[in-house]
Amino acid sequence: MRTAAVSTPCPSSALFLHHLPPRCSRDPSSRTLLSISQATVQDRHGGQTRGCSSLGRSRIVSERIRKRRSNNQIFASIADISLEQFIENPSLPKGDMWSVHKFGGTSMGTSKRIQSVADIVLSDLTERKLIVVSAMSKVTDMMYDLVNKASSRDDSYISAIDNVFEKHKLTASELLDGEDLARFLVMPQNLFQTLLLVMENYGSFSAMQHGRPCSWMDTRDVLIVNPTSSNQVDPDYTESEKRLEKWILKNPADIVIATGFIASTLQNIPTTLKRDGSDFSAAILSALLKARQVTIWTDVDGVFSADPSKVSEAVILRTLSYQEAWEMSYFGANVLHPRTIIPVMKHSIPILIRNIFNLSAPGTKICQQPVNENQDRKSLDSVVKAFATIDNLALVNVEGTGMAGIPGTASAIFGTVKDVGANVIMISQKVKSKRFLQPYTLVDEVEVAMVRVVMMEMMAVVVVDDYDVLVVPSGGNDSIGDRSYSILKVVMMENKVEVIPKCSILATVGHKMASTPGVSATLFDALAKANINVRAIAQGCSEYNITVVLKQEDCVRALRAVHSRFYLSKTTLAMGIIGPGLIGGTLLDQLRDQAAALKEKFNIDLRVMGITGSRTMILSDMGIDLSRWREIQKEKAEVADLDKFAKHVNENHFFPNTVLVDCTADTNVANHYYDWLQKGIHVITPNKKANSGPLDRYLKLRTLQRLSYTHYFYEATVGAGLPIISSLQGLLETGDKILHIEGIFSGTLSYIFNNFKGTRAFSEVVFEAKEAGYTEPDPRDDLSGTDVARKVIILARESGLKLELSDIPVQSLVPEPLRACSSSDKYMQQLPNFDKELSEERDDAEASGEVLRYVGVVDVVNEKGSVELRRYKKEHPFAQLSGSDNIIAFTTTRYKDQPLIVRGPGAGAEVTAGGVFSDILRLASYLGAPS
Ligand SMILES: NC(=O)C1=CN([C@@H]2O[C@H](COP(=O)(O)OP(=O)(O)OC[C@H]3O[C@@H](n4cnc5c(N)ncnc54)[C@H](O)[C@@H]3O)[C@@H](O)[C@H]2O)C=CC1
Ligand SMILES: N[C@@H](CC=O)C(=O)O
Ligand code: NA
Repeated sequence: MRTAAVSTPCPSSALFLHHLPPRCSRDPSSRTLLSISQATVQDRHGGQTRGCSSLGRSRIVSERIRKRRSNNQIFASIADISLEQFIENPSLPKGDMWSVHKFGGTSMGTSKRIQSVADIVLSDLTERKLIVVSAMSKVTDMMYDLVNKASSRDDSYISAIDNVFEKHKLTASELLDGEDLARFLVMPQNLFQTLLLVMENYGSFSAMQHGRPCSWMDTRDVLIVNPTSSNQVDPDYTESEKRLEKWILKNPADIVIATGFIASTLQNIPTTLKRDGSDFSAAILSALLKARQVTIWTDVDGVFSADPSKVSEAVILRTLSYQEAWEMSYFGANVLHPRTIIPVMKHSIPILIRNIFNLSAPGTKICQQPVNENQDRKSLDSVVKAFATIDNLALVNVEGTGMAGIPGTASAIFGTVKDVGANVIMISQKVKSKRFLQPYTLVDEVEVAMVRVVMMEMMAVVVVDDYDVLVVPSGGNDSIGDRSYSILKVVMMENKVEVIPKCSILATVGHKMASTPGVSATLFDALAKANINVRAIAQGCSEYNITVVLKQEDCVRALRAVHSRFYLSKTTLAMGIIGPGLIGGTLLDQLRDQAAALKEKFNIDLRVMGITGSRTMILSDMGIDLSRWREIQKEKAEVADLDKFAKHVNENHFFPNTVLVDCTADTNVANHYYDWLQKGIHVITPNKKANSGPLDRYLKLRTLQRLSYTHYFYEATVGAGLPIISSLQGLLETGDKILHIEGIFSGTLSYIFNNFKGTRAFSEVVFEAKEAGYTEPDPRDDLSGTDVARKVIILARESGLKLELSDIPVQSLVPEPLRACSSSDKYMQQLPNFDKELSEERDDAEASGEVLRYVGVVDVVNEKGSVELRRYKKEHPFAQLSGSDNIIAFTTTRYKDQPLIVRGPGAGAEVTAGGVFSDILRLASYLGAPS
């Protein structure tokens, strides 16, 4: 593999030319021409540096190049066909159509990559190709650096030139050998002679190139541009077309290698197309040739639906319309420079973005009418294509009565913004009433920050009191620059100015958005559900985008929320599990077993980002491997810290929605719910402590839950997985009135009395219930009736009663002497000593054909509740239970004669964890998952 690379050291500060001449394959008979050429002419000091006009020199060089090239001219079979004929004559073989390919610096980074480019170019010779190439990667920066050095008379530019030369020499030695390399290496370190030699090489390599004619195009000969006021250039298409046609007539070839980035003015003064100009070169040349297609070869598989460094699930888009690509670029996505799209769009030439390192990827096609790649998906995700963000913005809000009806307000605002050199990215104006006008102006904060330097504390908080302006400096320094004051005054007049720094824009792009109902509703719903506050909104005039302004700290989360909602139709949920005991552990195992099916069937992506017990915790950035969570807990646990845990799960991940699942019985954990909900973290729990705790705290929590978009679900607090809470809520929400709730609410006590028969001892059955996992962490909570009382309170409050736990009279089954027991173990040990009392009561009931049942009652009509041991006839439904069954009877205005009864196992690991899991899925569906 051989390629020559030539750098052209320049004694003048102003002229730089960088050339990579042809690559020759190992087989000298099948040499390929690939040149990389880039020239920049910059002369900040009137063109005169060290005694020679750089512009003059370049013109001389150009002349010499032309002469040399025409000597070596190789004419192809199509020599006599003009450009117009190529384009217009349909009888010409398809192979006479041009396709344009642009290879960037990364593709030219090493000799190996240059070889790959050659292979790609030669892999398909069915059509004519114009290959636009950039400088080798980093060379443009090296060039800029040495130009800057030279123009500031810093002699180190000479060694900088050497570096450029060395870089190319090294590449050449890897690609060339024999005579070619020798010729390259002896090239004198003189720009002009070097260039001539390079040109000679081009000619000779062209001749040998696969039997296909190949020419090298110095685009300064054909691309003519006019400078614009904004330090950009506008292509002169008429003149360029004339010159290109002439050029092609003189240089007929199937493959043309063209320099990216450079052009000339109408006066033949070399210039550049500015940064990223090689893409622009390819676009202009495609338009001039009316090419079939232009391919931009790069190092990614195509255009992503969102920045993949922020959204791990971003996908490559198969197609984009020109408008979509333009909007994406405008809003900061690294797609193409917007100006690249304009020339090709005019002629409907598709742009293909492809990965030179992954030829199997089809890439992204940017074209007029994108084929509908989502035909099988009827949802909004095909309407919304992609998302882009811009950070470091300041939202300047100007508001006041003085603006209405007074001409020139907007002009004063924009004039001021222009004066400070800030770039306006978005504006929005709202007429509040006839007398109020409220334009928002979003400016680039980086630029404003620069202004701040000039204007001192301009960016501090601005407080307005009637007509007076008070600037409160942000940095503690209260000096106000005169200029800042006067500029502010211009804007202020009678208006109020507020600067909100650290903002970001999130743009949602899609060309069918304007014609599809529900897009903005879905967008804002996704943002609301991720608890994101929107500061300002604008819809692009093109209707291809909806733009929202948010706090910068919310931006990534917002991006993930909308991306997952629209594009992937996937509901992603970051979870933190607190208390991996019996229920928490079982839940983790159920999640492990069900996660894949949820993802596949329902598009729900659940990730456990942390698990914390009371002493240790484990955290993960992308989700804990649930097949090994117990081992990981042993190996990698750190000291538990609930605040750190909540922060990690909520902030340090790629998911927009967070839920904390409290599987403890701890009051302290429950006391955090309010704070979590306020932060937008959803809470799910089987822990009864919050809902049965102090009434004022409970009411505050439920009010917050109702007012916010955050959810708080607690189905498993009563009857474990049985639908008790949801049934009650359903009755109430549909207008039914609850009169009475009565039931066996304790799985433990149900089990005990279902099995406390014949001669069995009470303590023995209690032990079994504990072993079966029905009891509370401390079984005394069950036997004291407290657990049932909590459930009664939860249902009473749900029914609208304002009761405290202490309002419920409770009959305890804990023998008086054991109530002060220091631990549950001691209690269990001593329990057999007190079996006698309950055995007698049971025997007495049995003798009357009755059974003992521990029952809770909510008397809604009389606003009270009770918990007690009652006797029921053996035929009564409460006497028919088995295992840990709960039974709950709702008597309501609709279910008056026959109560609504829910019955089934009301305790135990699987059913309780299942109830918690089902709340998690309910949350996912509230967040947008398909139901
Ligand atoms: N077991 C059952 O059948 C049912 C249980 N529940 C409720 O489920 C919750 C859990 O019960 P179980 O799993 O049976 O209890 P458990 O005792 O097996 O598990 C509780 C876990 O929470 C941990 N923990 C305690 N305080 C903590 C803290 N501050 N931070 C982090 N972790 C802490 C403990 O170390 C333990 O691992 C309780 O609130 C219970 O009332 C609800 C319905 C049925
Ligand atoms: N210990 C409780 C568990 C459910 O809340 C019970 O026995 O019902
Ligand atoms: Na339940």
